[in-house]
Amino acid sequence: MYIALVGVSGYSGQALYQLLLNHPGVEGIDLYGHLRRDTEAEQTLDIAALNIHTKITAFDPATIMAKDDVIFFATPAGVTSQLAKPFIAADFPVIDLSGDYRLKDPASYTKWYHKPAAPAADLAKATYGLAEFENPTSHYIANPGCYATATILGTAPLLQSGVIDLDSIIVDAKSGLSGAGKKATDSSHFVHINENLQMYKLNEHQHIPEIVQELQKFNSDLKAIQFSTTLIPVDRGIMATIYAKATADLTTDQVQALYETQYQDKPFIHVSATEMPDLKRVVGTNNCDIGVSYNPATKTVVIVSVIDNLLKGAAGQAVQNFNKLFDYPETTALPTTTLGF
Ligand SMILES: NC(=O)C1=CN([C@@H]2O[C@H](COP(=O)(O)OP(=O)(O)OC[C@H]3O[C@@H](n4cnc5c(N)ncnc54)[C@H](OP(=O)(O)O)[C@@H]3O)[C@@H](O)[C@H]2O)C=CC1
Ligand SMILES: CC(=O)N[C@@H](CCC(=O)OP(=O)(O)O)C(=O)O
Repeated sequence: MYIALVGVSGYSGQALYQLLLNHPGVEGIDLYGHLRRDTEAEQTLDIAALNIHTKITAFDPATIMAKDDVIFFATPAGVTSQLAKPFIAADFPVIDLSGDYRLKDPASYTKWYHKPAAPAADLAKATYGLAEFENPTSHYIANPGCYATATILGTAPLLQSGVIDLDSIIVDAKSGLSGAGKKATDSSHFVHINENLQMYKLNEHQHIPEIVQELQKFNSDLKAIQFSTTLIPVDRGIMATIYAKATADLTTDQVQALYETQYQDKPFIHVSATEMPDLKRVVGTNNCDIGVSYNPATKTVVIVSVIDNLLKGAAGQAVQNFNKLFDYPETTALPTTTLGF
């Protein structure tokens, strides 16, 4: 298959390019982007550390639809919906890493992303691509957000089994800096990030409505969650620590059994009750490792869900969705082992 990729000069675009280069079903990858000089027809992208020295050509939907079989957008929210329109109109396969088509309600998108939303009719054509739970039902895959992936995978079994008080869910999520993309800001300055922790977007994070929308598929009575995000001084990795009150007495073994049953056929999900996962177990992989525990003294279930934000949280899950959309084995070209330290 021939792939079009927009956004290869960004963090998740680079991760995606590397995965696709090793995919046995991929015959060629055409890179498209916005060129910095209008007078040039193409630019060369040189990323020495990744041994990427290749051409980026100007984004042109007609060329892409004639030459390629599917397009991946690793472009910012607000940009993607502008670029994607002709592909949606033509029902051309799209895998979109941005948040532009995840929320079904345009008013909710505008409220949380502070940008104009895509038309509701286009939003309705997108399949939310949390690969462990959804099979593609359309040609437009809205790849989930990184925090949303860790949180939904960590919470869904509790909602499905009805063992927790729906009003009691608290998620304390932490992310490495690559989650914010490559653009430097005052808050991403080394002096600010190094040896520091910084909570941000408290009660205003754009993944809150995405998480609630998707968790309502497991229990439609869920109204809200308490969700907070903290920047931590690591390159990549997300840890979501989830707390919820049990409605009746439980044991850690019972909670573990819920998760093991839910994820028994899911190759990227690993459940443990004896050891809480840390970031280094998943960085460099498409895995989501989940630690489960129950505290009878406070009747609180504690779940720890960790992913690599650039892989399971972005490019890896995008390839997982590509595999599902085009009937390759789900694990094709996706790493499952860490560097091991
Ligand atoms: N980083 C992460 O962990 C995750 C990111 N995402 C989402 O994936 C998308 C990409 O994120 P990330 O890689 O972090 O972002 P980066 O900021 O690192 O990269 C953005 C990319 O988009 C390109 N771009 C920007 N504007 C345009 C445009 N108008 N036309 C064409 N290309 C454009 C940039 O090109 P140029 O270099 O030329 O400016 C760059 O290649 C975002 O929507 C993000 O929310 C989702 C989950 C996790
Ligand atoms: C560390 C950091 O800043 N992370 C970003 C996640 C970006 C992202 O994944 O954005 P969408 O999923 O909404 O496209 C943030 O919290 O906004």
